[in-house]
Amino acid sequence: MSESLLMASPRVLRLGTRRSLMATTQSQQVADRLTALTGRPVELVGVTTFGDVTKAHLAQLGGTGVFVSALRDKLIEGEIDFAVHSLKDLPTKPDPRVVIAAIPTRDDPRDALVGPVGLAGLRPGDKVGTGSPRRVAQLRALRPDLEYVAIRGNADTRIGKVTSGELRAVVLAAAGLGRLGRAAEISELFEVADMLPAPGQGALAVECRAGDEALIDLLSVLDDTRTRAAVTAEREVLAALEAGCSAPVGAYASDDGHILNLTAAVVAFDGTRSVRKSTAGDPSAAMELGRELATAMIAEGAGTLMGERTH
Ligand SMILES: NCc1[nH]cc(CCC(=O)O)c1CC(=O)O
Repeated sequence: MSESLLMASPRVLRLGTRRSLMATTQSQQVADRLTALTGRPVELVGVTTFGDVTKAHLAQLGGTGVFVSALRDKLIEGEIDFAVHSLKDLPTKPDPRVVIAAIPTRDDPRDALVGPVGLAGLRPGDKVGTGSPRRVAQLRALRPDLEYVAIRGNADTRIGKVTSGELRAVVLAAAGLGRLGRAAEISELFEVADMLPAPGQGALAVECRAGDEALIDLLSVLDDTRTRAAVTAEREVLAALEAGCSAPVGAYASDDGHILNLTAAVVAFDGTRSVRKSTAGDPSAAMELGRELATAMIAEGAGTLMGERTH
């Protein structure tokens, strides 16, 4: 091989991203970290997804997978080399064409209230915006006297409804607010004991083509073993419950390097009843822990609570 080939600078990796501020921010963070750790240059490639252009409510679209499929299509077409997704937006059903090469260390998994006061400071009848049945159900359990309003749109749009006075407060993921530089507007962080986050909330998934071994190997430097174990358990609960992203299912796991603790809940839409269970075990058995917990929840009526299920 000639000297010039050996010396040639490595090809710039193309990181496909949705065009939203949150997506480009988290993609840029991953790009910068990969370059810092490996020396490989990375360029962001903006991709418009159906979920970004449609005005329909997400729950009517059959899930947040709409954000994911356009990026996967670009991967398969070879237009991009890898993509960064919010893990909680990834369908639990694996896509054999791609692999999750890395799950970086998770940001704050908690849900957050944005408004003038914390939850206890809100007045009966105050309007609180959230698009998530999981959040509404758990909020109703904490404050049945508030009015919950379905909203969608990016964080800017949602927070704008508080600023304009249309809503008194909105509930969003703390991680997203942090990535947008808006953490200062949080008036309350919900402890996971009071409000179980969505499975995978606060974590990212770095995805590339299955079989792209050199890139899978390169991206693995971004992986955090404990985060991967925790979110694997959380997502397995969701998968085993056969629930989608719009189901009122919360799950949170933490792995201290020795023990994985997992709690999950299915909450009735009106917040009055729930099936909530916890388990703990070896982090290497994350998937089994999640599956067993889901089975135990189904035995206690989780399927009925979710609606039509009769397992
Ligand atoms: N479904 C939209 C979405 N996907 C990921 C996040 C936040 C960041 C994260 O959870 O990683 C959000 C916004 C929100 O729930 O407030």
